[in-house]
Amino acid sequence: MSALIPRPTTEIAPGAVHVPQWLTLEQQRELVTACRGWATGPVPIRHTRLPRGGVMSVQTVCLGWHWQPYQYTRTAGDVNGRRVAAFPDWMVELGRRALTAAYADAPTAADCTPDTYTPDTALINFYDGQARMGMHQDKDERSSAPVVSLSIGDTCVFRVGNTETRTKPYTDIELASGDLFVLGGPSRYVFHGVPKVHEGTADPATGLTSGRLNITMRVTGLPG
Ligand SMILES: O=C(O)CCC(=O)C(=O)O
Ligand SMILES: [Fe+2]
Repeated sequence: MSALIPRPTTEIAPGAVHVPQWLTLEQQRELVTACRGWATGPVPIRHTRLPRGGVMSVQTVCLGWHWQPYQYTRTAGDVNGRRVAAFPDWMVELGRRALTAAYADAPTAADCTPDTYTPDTALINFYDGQARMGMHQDKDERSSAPVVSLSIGDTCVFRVGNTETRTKPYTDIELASGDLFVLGGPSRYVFHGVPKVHEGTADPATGLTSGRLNITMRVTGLPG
């Protein structure tokens, strides 16, 4: 996806907003560096185990709270038992700026205003060229505050569906490096997924020479 052709902010569905090229290259580089650090520990990045015995094709490391289907805990009982890294204050600020950007031109009831949005967990997903994410709802949180998603590296196909079924109707868009996507308001619980990563489309200047990094910030709604 050429960075020379600007893509406009688009509300894909009420509360589901795509802000292309929201992160600067410098911010993407800083996030890649931070994520590399978190990937090594205290809880190393791994393929999340699924209840039926399989593993997810993406690799995930969490901040603030550790996610596994279908719960958030402070410690990673399915990895090494250690407490996950703290959710940094600067990421709360980034989340607030993201909501301001996403909802500025498309005000939608999003169950929260940008200046009070306080995400307390992030799932950092790494996709190699073969990784995918099936259609799912983000519903392990006890809060309906928006989910803020940042993408770095390879471009992917992001499928935004409906709240009723994991099948059609859905809209496929491309998420490229630096793009922001927010799922909030009436779209907070839509099924969504990543059916394809376009391998080799990343700009190595982000520091990520292959694959795709996605960071989703969420409000767990769990007590401190
Ligand atoms: O990789 C993405 O863009 C989406 C990730 C996602 O849906 C999730 O982590 O729940
Ligand atoms: Fe999700």
